[in-house]
Order: sequence, then C-alpha cells, then structure tokens
Amino acid sequence: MLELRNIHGGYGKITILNGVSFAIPKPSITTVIGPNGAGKSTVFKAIFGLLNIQSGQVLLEGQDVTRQSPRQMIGHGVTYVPQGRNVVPQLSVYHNLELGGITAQDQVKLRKRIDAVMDQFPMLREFRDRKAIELSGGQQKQLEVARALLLDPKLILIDEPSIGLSPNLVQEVFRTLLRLRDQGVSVLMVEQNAKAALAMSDYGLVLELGQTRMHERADRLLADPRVGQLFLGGHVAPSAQGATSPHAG
Ligand SMILES: Nc1ncnc2c1ncn2[C@@H]1O[C@H](COP(=O)(O)OP(=O)(O)OP(=O)(O)O)[C@@H](O)[C@H]1O
Repeated sequence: MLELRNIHGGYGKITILNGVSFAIPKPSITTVIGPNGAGKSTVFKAIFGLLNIQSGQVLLEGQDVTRQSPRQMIGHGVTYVPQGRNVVPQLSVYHNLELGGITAQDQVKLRKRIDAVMDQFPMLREFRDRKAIELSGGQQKQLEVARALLLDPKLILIDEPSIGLSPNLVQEVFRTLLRLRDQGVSVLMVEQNAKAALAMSDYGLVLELGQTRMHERADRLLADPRVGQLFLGGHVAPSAQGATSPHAG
C-alpha cells in the first residue's frame, strides 16, 4: 500500500534521510524503531509532504505521491498523528472532533461520521462536552486517533502514541490500533516502547543514521539478537547484503 524508494531528504540543506526504502502491505501495523535522532519522525514528514525530499519516491497504492502537500495526502487517505499532545485543550471533545473534519465539504456527512467515530470510542461520547484538557493523557491520544479517523483514512502515521502514558493506557491505545487494522486501515507507527510495540505489530523497521537497516516480520525482529542490542542502546551493523526485507524469504 505504501512504498518508499531510496528516499534522501532533510531540512533545508541538511540531509537526514540517506536512502530509506521499504514497502508495507495493507492492512498491517508496522513499527519503526531505532536510536534517538535516527530519522524516524523525519520519515513520517517525508511521507506527509512536510520534508524537502532531495531524491527518491513515495508511492501510495502504486501512485507516485512524492512531494505532495499534507492536504493532498489527506485527500489520498493518509492521516498523521504527530508526537505530543495535539488537541485544543480549552475546547470540548466534540469541538475538537469538528475541527478534525474541517476539510470535510459536507457538514451533514461530517456529523454522521463524528457519530460513527464516537460509536468506536464510547468514552468520547460520554465526555463530549468536557474540555479536552480534562481528559487523561490516554483519552487525549484516543481523541487524536478518533479525529484522524474522521477523514476515513487508509493509512495512519502515528508518532509515539504511548509517550507519557501508563502501561495500561499504552495497551488501550495499542488495542485501538489493532482494531483499526482489523477494519482495513494500515498503521505506520514510531514507538520508543519498542518491545511492546513490536509484540503487537505485523512488521518492524529498524532505522539508523537515516537508513533502513532491517525490515522484517515483527516476531522475527523481536527474536533477533541484533535488535536486542538496539534495545540496550547499541547499534545494528549494516549487513553485507544491505537492508533485510520481510519479502526476501
Ligand atoms: N525541523 C528540523 N530542522 C532541522 N533539523 C531537524 C528538524 N527536525 C529534526 N531534525 C534533525 O533530524 C534528525 C532526525 O530527527 P528525528 O526527529 O527524525 O529523529 P527520531 O529518530 O524520530 O528521534 P527520536 O527517537 O529522538 O524522536 C535529528 O538530528 C534532528 O536534530
């Protein structure tokens, strides 16, 4: 569903991504792991039209979408949930949802869609008139995911959904993502909480120094001693054959 071909790019003249290539099938959950500063969040920006791509291609269902704007990517069914808290704290839950659908042309359809999303997140219906700031961290993350769903995406890019959450809430957010996958939405996620994230993912991608080091089925990555090294703050040496790929066998 999504393919990156040898992406090079960065901020201004600084190159951060030095050849990122991978493909994800749909529907699936892929977790991107790697040391701090490896370029994980930057990959998301490259996909979502927020990065200066110097060379390479981004393909969505076979269509070249390289350098398209965030607005165009939303039009193609891609949504992006950035790191941190992205709700408007003083506005109600419902108002935050309405803002998420601001690009929707048809307001009647939007209200129906908000209703459908609240069916998936009964907590949001319960707290619909509460200010977003009065929700817990996990509930706010769910509000962000729900807001992203209003646009009926095929692919969600979600950056560090578990940050600042207790283990219970992390599992709750992960369950939400699994449910989405089962409904046919693909998820590409960056997670510091690498072991827990790989345990619920279909595929894992290891990025280091702006390059794809490994791309494997998540269970294989979890069992790989080189990835164990990474969890301990070590590095993954580039293999002689280049990056591994789950489609290689
Ligand atoms: N807006 C920006 N302008 C210039 N450099 C940036 C910008 N954002 C990120 N960088 C640099 O790009 C590199 C990769 O950052 P990125 O946030 O993609 O890493 P990451 O792998 O997501 O790290 P972390 O795990 O710490 O979140 C870092 O060296 C960072 O300083």
